[in-house]
Amino acid sequence: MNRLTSMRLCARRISNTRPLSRLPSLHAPASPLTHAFPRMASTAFQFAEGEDVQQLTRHADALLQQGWAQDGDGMGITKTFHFKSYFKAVAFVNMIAAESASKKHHPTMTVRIGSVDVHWTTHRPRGFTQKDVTMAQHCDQSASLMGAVDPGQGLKCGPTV
Ligand SMILES: C[C@H](O)[C@H](O)[C@H]1CNC2=NC(N)=NC(=O)C2=N1
Repeated sequence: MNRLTSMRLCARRISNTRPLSRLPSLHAPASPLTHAFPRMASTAFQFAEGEDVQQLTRHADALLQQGWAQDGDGMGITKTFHFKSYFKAVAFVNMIAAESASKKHHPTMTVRIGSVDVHWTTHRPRGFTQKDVTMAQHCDQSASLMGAVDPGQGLKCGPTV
């Protein structure tokens, strides 16, 4: 086969190739899995019955901007606060405890040497409520009063390198 024939054959092969936009794989309907799980739970709050969803969504969005994160099942909200000392971490916990007692709404808290994990959810009615938002806002104010620091700046305890 001479060079010219070979080039013609090659050109014909290229022109016979379907354009990329017509390739079935690119136009196939989305996988059934995509439809089965259109949204993971983490993208939607599970508001408790009777809540003003529009107002609560606005407040929740503001909290997400402040470092709060939705919990795994969307029923609540969580944040870790960092402190330079264990004393400050415990003082922060006590400030939250006092407000919790007064408002009759209680968090789950995990205290470490220089940080506190806080989780808010409402047990009855079950779900995320304005009470959780109000208490989360109180946590932010208390943390600021206690001189909370950025995550990397908190006191840590562990093996030194
Ligand atoms: C009777 C009492 O006020 C209730 O059991 C309160 C106590 N603390 C609470 N705390 C939280 N996080 N959710 C509640 O639904 C709740 N209920």
